[in-house]
Amino acid sequence: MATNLLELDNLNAFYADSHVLHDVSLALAPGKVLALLGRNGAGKSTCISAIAGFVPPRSGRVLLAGIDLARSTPEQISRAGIGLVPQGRRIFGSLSVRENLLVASRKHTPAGRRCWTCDDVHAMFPRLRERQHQLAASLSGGEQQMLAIGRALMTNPSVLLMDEPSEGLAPQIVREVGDVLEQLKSQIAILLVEQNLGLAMKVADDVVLLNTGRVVFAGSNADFRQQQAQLQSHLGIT
Ligand SMILES: Nc1ncnc2c1ncn2[C@@H]1O[C@H](COP(=O)(O)OP(=O)(O)OP(=O)(O)O)[C@@H](O)[C@H]1O
Repeated sequence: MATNLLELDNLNAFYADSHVLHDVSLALAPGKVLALLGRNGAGKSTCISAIAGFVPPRSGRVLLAGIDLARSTPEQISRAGIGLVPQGRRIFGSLSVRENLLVASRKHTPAGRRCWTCDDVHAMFPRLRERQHQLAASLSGGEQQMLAIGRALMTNPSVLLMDEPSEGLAPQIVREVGDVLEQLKSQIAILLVEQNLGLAMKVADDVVLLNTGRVVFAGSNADFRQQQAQLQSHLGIT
């Protein structure tokens, strides 16, 4: 069995006194996509924020290749190899497409991690090459999503956290996002939060289902499909 690249070990996270993640554990192996599912408010985005260091966990471990990052800053976590594609894209609208990529670019990356250039991102997303001198704000929603993914890749991650990449996109663009995830997964491990169950199940190798901040299912894509009828009440998605 492949060694896990990212592991959450009994993670607990709070907003002030509000206990949102309860002993969340999960494991993501290299070259795999893990879909993190659950209804609105289940704690998926909090989980992503806890891994990325924006909501520091109060207890538990966030292990990247065996090193605990639970008490590291977002900058340290990014440099360690965890890239983030945030919910709502959060691209810099007043910068050009190319500038959005360059601000994320890393000069020094440890051996063993792929170093992404603008050309590499353009090869994956040819429309970003065509629009590289346009302001990012002028891109369509789908193009902005591609830019958000490209910007995260420019940090040379070994793990990509993606928070609802299909949100607000037309079905054709959602399919394109799915194709991109299929291409990326051979090179990188992906933790995917997704409300679009069709997309999640198309690309995911494994599934973790949260309900009120607790893991209620963890298993393979096939096991999830088999138990989906019983798990439906935890999903709240189509
Ligand atoms: N900044 C915050 N301050 C206080 N409570 C928050 C904050 N952000 C989220 N919460 C609460 O934490 C819980 C988990 O929210 P979270 O956004 O992680 O869920 P989610 O599964 O990502 O939901 P969605 O699919 O709607 O994005 C919810 O009860 C939410 O109201």
